[in-house]
This record gives sequence, C-alpha cells and structure tokens, in this order.
Amino acid sequence: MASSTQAQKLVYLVTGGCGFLGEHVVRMLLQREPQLQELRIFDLHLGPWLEELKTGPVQVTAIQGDVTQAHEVTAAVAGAHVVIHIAGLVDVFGRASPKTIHEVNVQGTQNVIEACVQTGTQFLVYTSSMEVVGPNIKGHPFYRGNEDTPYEAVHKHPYPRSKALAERLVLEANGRKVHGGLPLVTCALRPTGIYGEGHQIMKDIYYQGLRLGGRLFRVIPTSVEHGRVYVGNVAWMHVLVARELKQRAALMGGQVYFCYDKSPYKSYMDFNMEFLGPCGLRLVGTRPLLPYWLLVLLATLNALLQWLLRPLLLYAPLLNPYTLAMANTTFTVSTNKAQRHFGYEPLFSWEDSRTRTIHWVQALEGSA
Ligand SMILES: NC(=O)C1=CN([C@@H]2O[C@H](COP(=O)(O)OP(=O)(O)OC[C@H]3O[C@@H](n4cnc5c(N)ncnc54)[C@H](O)[C@@H]3O)[C@@H](O)[C@H]2O)C=CC1
Ligand SMILES: C[C@@H](CO)CCC[C@@H](C)[C@H]1CC[C@H]2[C@@H]3[C@H](O)CC4=CC(=O)CC[C@]4(C)[C@H]3CC[C@]12C
Repeated sequence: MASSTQAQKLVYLVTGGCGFLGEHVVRMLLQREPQLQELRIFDLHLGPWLEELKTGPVQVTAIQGDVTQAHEVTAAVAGAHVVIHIAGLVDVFGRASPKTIHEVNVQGTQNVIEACVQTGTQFLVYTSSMEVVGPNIKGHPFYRGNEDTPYEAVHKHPYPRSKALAERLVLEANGRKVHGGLPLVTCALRPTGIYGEGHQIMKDIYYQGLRLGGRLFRVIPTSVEHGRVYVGNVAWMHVLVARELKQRAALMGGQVYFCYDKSPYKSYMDFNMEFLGPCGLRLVGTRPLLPYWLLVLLATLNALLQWLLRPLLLYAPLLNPYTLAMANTTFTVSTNKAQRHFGYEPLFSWEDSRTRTIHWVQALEGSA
C-alpha cells in the first residue's frame, strides 16, 4: 500500500482510540508522528474531545463503529497504511459475558486482520497484554521475566484467554499476502498493568478510599510485585513500533514486546499509593489485615453473589477470585527487547509519570 512516493504522508487507523490507552496513543501520534497525513479513530463510543483535534494540520477522521462488524472494519481500514488495533473489552469483573468478550477481542481482531488483507494494508500493530502470559491460576511467580522466559500460561478466565487467542491470530497473520501482493507485517505489544491519567480502576480505588474516610486497607503483602507501566510510555511504544515496523519488517514482523519503563516494582496497592498517598489517602497496615483464606472466601462469596443477583442486577465488585489471584501473584518484567529491536527508550521518567498521575488524581471531582 505505502509506495516510496507516498512514504512521507501516511494514513493511520487507531481502533479503540477513545479509550484510556487509545486517547493517549491518538494524542501522541498527533504530537510525534511527522509522517501523519490522516488519523482515523475508530471506536464504539466517540469522545467529545475529538472535536478539538480537528483543527490541526493532520486530518482527523472519527468513525463510530464496532469491531465485531466486519463490513464496518473493512470500510475504516480501506486506504490506511498502518492499523493500530487497541479496541478491546477489558473485563475481569464479570460485567460482560464470556461470549461478548470473545466476540470483541477475538472475532474483532480477526476482522481487523481480514480487513488489512482485503484492502491491502500492510502494517498491523496489536495491543496485547501481559495477561497472555500470566499470572497463571496456579500462582506461579513470573519474576523479572522477559519475552523468552518459559512460563506455564494457563488461561481459564475469558479475558486473558481472548487476548491470548487474538495475539496468536495476529502473529500467525504475519507474512500473509495482502491485496496487491505485499506481505502483511504484524507485531504485538504486551503492556503490564497500565496506569496514568484516565485510569478508571485507579479512580475507583481513590473514591473507595475517600468513602472509607481517607483509608485503604492492606490485603496483599508488600512482597508480591506487580508490573506496571505508564500510559504515556505505552503510547510512545505504539508510535515507535508503528513507525519502525515499516523499516525493520524482517526483524520485527511476528514479534511480541512487553511494554516496560522505569516504574518501580511494587505490590499493586503499594504502587497505587505512590499517587493516592500524596492525594490524601493512607494505606492501613504494614501486613495484610485479613488472613489469605478469608480473602479467598470473600472473593468466592462475591462470585456467588454475582451469579445469584445476575437476573436482577449487575454486582461486580473489585474483589473476585480472579482479581485476587492477579493481585496476589508476582508478575514483573525486565527486558530490553524493544530497545534492541526498535530503539525504544521511555519518553517519561518515573518522576514525570508519577507527577502527571498525581496531578490527574488531584484534579478529579471531589478529590481531597
Ligand atoms: N488497562 C490495562 O492495564 C491494560 C490494557 N491492555 C489492552 O489495551 C487495550 C486498551 O485498554 P484500555 O484502554 O485500558 O481499555 P478501554 O476500555 O479504556 O478502551 C478500550 C476501547 O475499545 C473500545 N471498544 C470496545 N469494544 C469495541 C467494539 N466492539 N468496537 C469498537 N471499539 C470498541 C471502547 O469503546 C474503548 O474506547 C485493550 O485491548 C486491553 O486489552 C493491555 C494491558 C493492560
Ligand atoms: C485484591 C483487591 C483488594 O482490594 C485488589 C484488586 C486489584 C485488581 C482489581 C487488579 C490487580 C491486578 C490488575 C490487573 C493487572 O494489572 C493486569 C491487567 C492487564 C490487562 O490487560 C487488563 C487489566 C488487568 C487485568 C488489571 C485489572 C485490575 C487488576 C486485576
């Protein structure tokens, strides 16, 4: 699709461009991708903030659409040089059915791949997740692992299962001939737990802390480390991968990259306290206040209640057997593959990432 004469003026399509990560990728592309001529933003729900982007030098095209609808995806992809496929149903709380999660995350990704093949789009970047690896349900630690670290990935939950299937589809599609005869070049990025401005779970935990009188209670030991990465750096990695994939197709095609930066290794809650602490919250307890067996019992009760109440209302608390296992299993990455393959260095230092996130929390409505 991109011939050498067109190489300076590119059309990008970002699916899921109105979500937490998608908005950062969209803004980062507009700021830092000089080759951009048109940016198409495809999402089920378009944000009002898109309007302000339409006055700049790059043509911004907002497309309301559903990745599960093949014809809508094909129409959006036609004529694009690069597709960054971020759209997904992120649900580990039992809000959506396993079928819906599969349709959006797996069938939606298949639709994106077929659209690239049919329309001749050659470059596809997929936002995968650390969850395609783990943590697994056996609670095996993944300590400072990299893309080649052996790990027994066992997926029982619909979300990680769907991300793993979708990632496989994307990687297997690398090298397929697209319309016009050129090979499709694909790769997958695997962020660890993303944080930063717009992070809904951080917001929920913050409000929970405010409701509890400015306190959160420690339930997971400090020794359990959970990998986190700043959203601005994840966005930057997407921009770089999309750019470099064209130059380094032989090296990068079919590859996976963890998304990483210099964020410290901490437990999920200790990490959140880096931002929530300066915003007035306190984490009570140096050790877990409840024994683990009791947490397992509460998480199981929550799952049971969710199932019993489903005909009447949606009960989807933060704590369930899956989220407990996630929060209670060490999973951290230590790698330089992205640096070696396409020169990635984090754009935001840990101090910047922290400050930006704190400012965002402080600006939330009703903040302390
Ligand atoms: N939030 C996190 O910590 C991590 C997220 N990821 C992945 O990053 C991607 C983005 O995640 P977030 O920004 O956190 O989620 P998000 O929920 O904020 O964004 C997802 C976007 O996809 C859109 N979308 C959902 N279903 C769609 C459909 N059928 N058709 C078109 N658009 C649809 C949503 O409207 C939303 O704007 C997802 O693929 C997720 O699996 C990966 C690792 C960590
Ligand atoms: C035990 C609870 C006590 O309050 C704390 C529960 C925290 C959980 C809600 C989070 C712990 C780990 C998170 C997940 C992890 O960061 C990896 C993820 C990757 C993704 O691709 C999507 C988001 C998530 C599943 C993330 C979701 C929230 C946690 C389970």
